[in-house]
Amino acid sequence: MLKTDEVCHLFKHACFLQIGILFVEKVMGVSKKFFCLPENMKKPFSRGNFSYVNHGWVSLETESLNPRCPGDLKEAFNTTSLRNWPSEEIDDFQDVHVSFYLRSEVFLSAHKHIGSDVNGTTLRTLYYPPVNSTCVKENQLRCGEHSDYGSITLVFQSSEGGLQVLNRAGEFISAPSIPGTVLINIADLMQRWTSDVYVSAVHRVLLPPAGDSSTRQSLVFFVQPDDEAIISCCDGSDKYPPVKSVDYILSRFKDSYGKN
Ligand SMILES: O=C(O)CCC(=O)C(=O)O
Ligand SMILES: [Fe+2]
Repeated sequence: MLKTDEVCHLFKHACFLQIGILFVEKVMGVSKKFFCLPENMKKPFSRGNFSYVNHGWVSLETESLNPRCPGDLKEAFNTTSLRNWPSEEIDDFQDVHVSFYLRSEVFLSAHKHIGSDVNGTTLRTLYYPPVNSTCVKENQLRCGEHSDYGSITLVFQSSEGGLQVLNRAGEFISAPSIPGTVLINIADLMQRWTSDVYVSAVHRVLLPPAGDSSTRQSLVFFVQPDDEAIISCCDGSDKYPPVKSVDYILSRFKDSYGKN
């Protein structure tokens, strides 16, 4: 796990990421080819068909990031294990995803087991297809209001808008895509570990305006502590009871994927 002063250093010097915009576009391009395949070709790669629980394709409306709302109007492919791939369908799918994952070197050196089956760090590519506003359910969004589960999340977005973040005044504000930048969010285990010194970012992705048939893509890198790490408040307080990283993350998956 990173120490608090190392985290501060990362936030102050955000140049630590050696990921260029062209590389982000390349991963999104390859991903889009996968998402545009017919349903029956994607199904064998579904999340749940692999030995590692979070790896694989998530179909439309399967996950409710806000468990109180209908399923999100998005598709995703989670890369958690570096071993299971739809590589025969899409040339390069495996190579570009693995090399993107491995670029986030600072995290790789800070977490002993990233990239193995005992660390849930996940690269997620998301595709938001056009929305038919006449079919949208009550309270349904492209991505329901939530905070992420692990320590830090990096978000790369395509140019279409929709992502919003809740500020300290309790208002959602837009977090537009700014070319060449990455959005860094604090996630829930980091908030617990720092006893609320760092607060996790509540966020959501809105529906496009009615009649707007644009698609949207994002690439999200969720950094998770190693599965067996016990997350307890680093100031010695008991603000949050100690929790094993894997138990916490699995309980959150149960809520968000629980309807299926
Ligand atoms: O697509 C985005 O910009 C955000 C996706 C997200 O928040 C998530 O998958 O947890
Ligand atoms: Fe999120």
